[in-house]
Amino acid sequence: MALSFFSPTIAIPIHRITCQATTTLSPQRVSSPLPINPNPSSLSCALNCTHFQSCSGCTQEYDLHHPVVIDEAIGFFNKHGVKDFSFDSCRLWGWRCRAKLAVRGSSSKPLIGLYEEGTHNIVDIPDCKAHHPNINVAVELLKQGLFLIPHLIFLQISVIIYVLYVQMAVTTHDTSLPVPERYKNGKVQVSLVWNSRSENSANTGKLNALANFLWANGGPRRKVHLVHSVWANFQTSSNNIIFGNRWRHLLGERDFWEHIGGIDVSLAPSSFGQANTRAFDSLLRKLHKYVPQGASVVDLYAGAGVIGLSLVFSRKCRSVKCVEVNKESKQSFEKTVERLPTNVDSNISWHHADASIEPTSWLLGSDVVVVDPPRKGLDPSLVKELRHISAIELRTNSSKRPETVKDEKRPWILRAREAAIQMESTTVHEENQSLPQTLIYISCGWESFKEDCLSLLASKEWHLHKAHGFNFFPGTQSIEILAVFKRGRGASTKKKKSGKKQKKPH
Ligand SMILES: C[S@@+](CC[C@H](N)C(=O)[O-])C[C@H]1O[C@@H](n2cnc3c(N)ncnc32)[C@H](O)[C@@H]1O
Repeated sequence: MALSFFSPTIAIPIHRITCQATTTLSPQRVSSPLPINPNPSSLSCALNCTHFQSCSGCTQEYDLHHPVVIDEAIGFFNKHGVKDFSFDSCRLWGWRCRAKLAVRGSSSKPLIGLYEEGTHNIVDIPDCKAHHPNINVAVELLKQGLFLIPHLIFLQISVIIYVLYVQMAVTTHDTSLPVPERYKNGKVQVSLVWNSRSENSANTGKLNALANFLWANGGPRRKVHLVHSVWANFQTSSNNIIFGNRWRHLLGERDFWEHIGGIDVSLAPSSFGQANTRAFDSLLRKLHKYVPQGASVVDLYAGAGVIGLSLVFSRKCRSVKCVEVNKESKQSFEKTVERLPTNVDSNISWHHADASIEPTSWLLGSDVVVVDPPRKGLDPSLVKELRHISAIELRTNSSKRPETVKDEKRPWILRAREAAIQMESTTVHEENQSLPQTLIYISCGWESFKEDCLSLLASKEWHLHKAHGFNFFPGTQSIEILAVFKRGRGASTKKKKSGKKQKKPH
């Protein structure tokens, strides 16, 4: 690879999306997965990536618009009463707006990419087709910086290594540009994971030199402004956890804004952010339709509260409660709230808490519960409560206002209250002690979703009302599911039951 010293080429490739479509699939239209001899239509939706097979990121080379798992999903939902499952194939290339990459190799030959499956070898992926094109340009720029400032990465095991990982996140929300220009001109927030305790460590000079290089060659003074900001994360642990607890903003804009689900959203580098910004926006717009106007919503596994706050705006929710275990997301939530339109009149709160501990305390008082758990699925204690929701409802209705509200002593509830952010509505609403009638499940883990879904259906407390798939990760085995459950057994189960009853007199 050619490395120039002071004037890196920052060309921004423009990708034409030729295979973007929203399709409604029926079981009759199931097509065969992964063709051995791909036909022309498969080729038009092919990955065409030079890193395929050596890189562990993508596993499907053809038919990116049709992930293999979709066929199974259609059959699954059809069997459980959803005949109109839809699948949005979304953007097929250049979709990844957030990437965490390992940095290894040597200063003269840096490698920035993913681990080879089952090893600690890094595969360099300069031409990744999944990345937003500007992530690849920023990776190239970083390599030039590493080349210029020696000993930042290791040559041999014995040499100290400073840069461990890099997170590249793209914001595509630049209001100074016309809307069609914004995506391809996305700017990159670069977070360097630095192998030292803090910014006071001895090697800070090198960190600053690298940050200054990125800013001087990718910042606002360049013809193409590529770098949004540079951050440092300090991580000295040698386990596989990428980020340490300490973050420092070094250069550029501190706040990172994106426009998702109809609102401006702030996302700090330490907070969870969806990798596929555009697909997430499509999912949210679909999700909004399943929430009644003025509803009370609890958003569990909420991150920075993007789902809940977008509902505050689009569905004029009476109240939205967000519950999240990562305290780093709190600040982003607060900033997003500050930018909500001034006419929003809702009780809004964010709680630093573990949704698996006493989940009923979060469900109480909401019409709709939204869950968006990590890949491993819902916590067993939450599934258990959802499976017994009628019994809990009976108990709640028969008892008066619980004493615990007055005299709370449970330490985890007190901690969650202390760390909470609360914005009160100007309208006084009667206290609501109801439990949700609608459960909206967003899943990035198909296997865990099936398990949770079957468990909920088996309880007869919930039935599947609608389901949609989104191509959040083209080229992989994963899809994102938006499933809407309603309380009770549902029309299809009831029909079968009434059919049996009619036969009884014979
Ligand atoms: C898939 S992310 C979804 C975040 C958010 N809904 C969004 O779309 O930006 C899952 C989130 O759940 C959080 N989480 C994981 N386990 C949790 C738990 N037991 N209680 C609360 N939050 C949890 C993670 O920190 C992460 O932010």
